[in-house]
Amino acid sequence: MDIIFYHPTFDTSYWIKALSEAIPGARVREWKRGDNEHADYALVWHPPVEMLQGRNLKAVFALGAGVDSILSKLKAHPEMLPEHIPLFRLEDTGMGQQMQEYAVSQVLHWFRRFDDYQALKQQSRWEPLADYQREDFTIGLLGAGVLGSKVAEALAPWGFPLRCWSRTRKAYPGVESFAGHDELPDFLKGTRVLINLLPNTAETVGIINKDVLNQLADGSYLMNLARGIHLVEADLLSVLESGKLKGAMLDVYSREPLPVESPLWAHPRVAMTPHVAAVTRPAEAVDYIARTIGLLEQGKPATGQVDRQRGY
Ligand SMILES: NC(=O)C1=CN([C@@H]2O[C@H](COP(=O)(O)OP(=O)(O)OC[C@H]3O[C@@H](n4cnc5c(N)ncnc54)[C@H](O)[C@@H]3O)[C@@H](O)[C@H]2O)C=CC1
Ligand SMILES: O=C(O)C(=O)CO
Repeated sequence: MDIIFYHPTFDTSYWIKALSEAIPGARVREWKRGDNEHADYALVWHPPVEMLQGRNLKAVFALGAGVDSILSKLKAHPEMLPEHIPLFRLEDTGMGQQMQEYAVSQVLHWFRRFDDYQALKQQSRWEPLADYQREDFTIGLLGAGVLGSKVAEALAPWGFPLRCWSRTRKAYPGVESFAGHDELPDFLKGTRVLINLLPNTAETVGIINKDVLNQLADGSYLMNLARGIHLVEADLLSVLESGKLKGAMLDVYSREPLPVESPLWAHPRVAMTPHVAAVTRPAEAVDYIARTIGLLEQGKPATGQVDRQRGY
């Protein structure tokens, strides 16, 4: 079995060694321009068109959870990957735990008013504040798939009311489920912390806008862990200014790296990380890919296949 690998920044030699060890009989090679030799599987991130085009592959694996960039490339170059060749993405593979760490630590930071105490410290003010109550701290997850459900699972023991919004209804224990466009207003009403874990699709672009943010509880918070394109950054700034929104924690941006002139950098109530909420963990990813290739080789069903029409 021949496997080609392309990632613009990963340590390719690590991946080639780990994949060769994990998949018995596999010949794994780094794909380089001009390589038109036979391949059964391709493992990719931001692949050049010529890497995939015209190959009779059994499957392609995206080396991340979000497939928006490869799907938009496929839209522009449909010849790159015919519809009958399945595209898989990474499901969790260690990203769930990273999202849990990120979300739980930030929710607790806001709940214990560390943002307010930090602001008071800047003014050398000793001022105990009223506690927030759990029942007033409803957490709403936009997107309740692999990562959203892991975040809900990690927040559950902390006793906050939990709800999620997704395309189809979910039955996660202790999580109130809202589904579809019609139920979005009810989901937003009373949500104090909005955590975004939606995929980037035609339906979700710009979904976190003024209209949505203004439907949240007063003094609410936003955590954007999915994609920058979900959030209208100018709307975020105006809703922060109005006082409706108390703070935001952003991991992803409309442009990455975020340009130095962005007003987000200097905003005192916007905290930021540089798209690191959850990164691909090589060992877990290799394990998942090896297992999935094993299933495909046996003609068995495997999870993680992207629905190209749905867009995620
Ligand atoms: N910031 C970071 O470091 C990372 C960000 N991500 C982002 O997180 C996203 C989510 O990942 P997973 O949980 O693995 O995806 P998933 O496909 O398992 O879950 C997606 C969820 O969104 C819901 N959804 C999709 N379209 C919808 C719509 N139009 N209306 C309502 N709900 C809708 C689905 O029903 C599902 O619950 C990825 O697509 C990626 O963009 C992923 C990994 C790291
Ligand atoms: O896997 C993804 O989609 C990511 O955003 C990784 O950072």
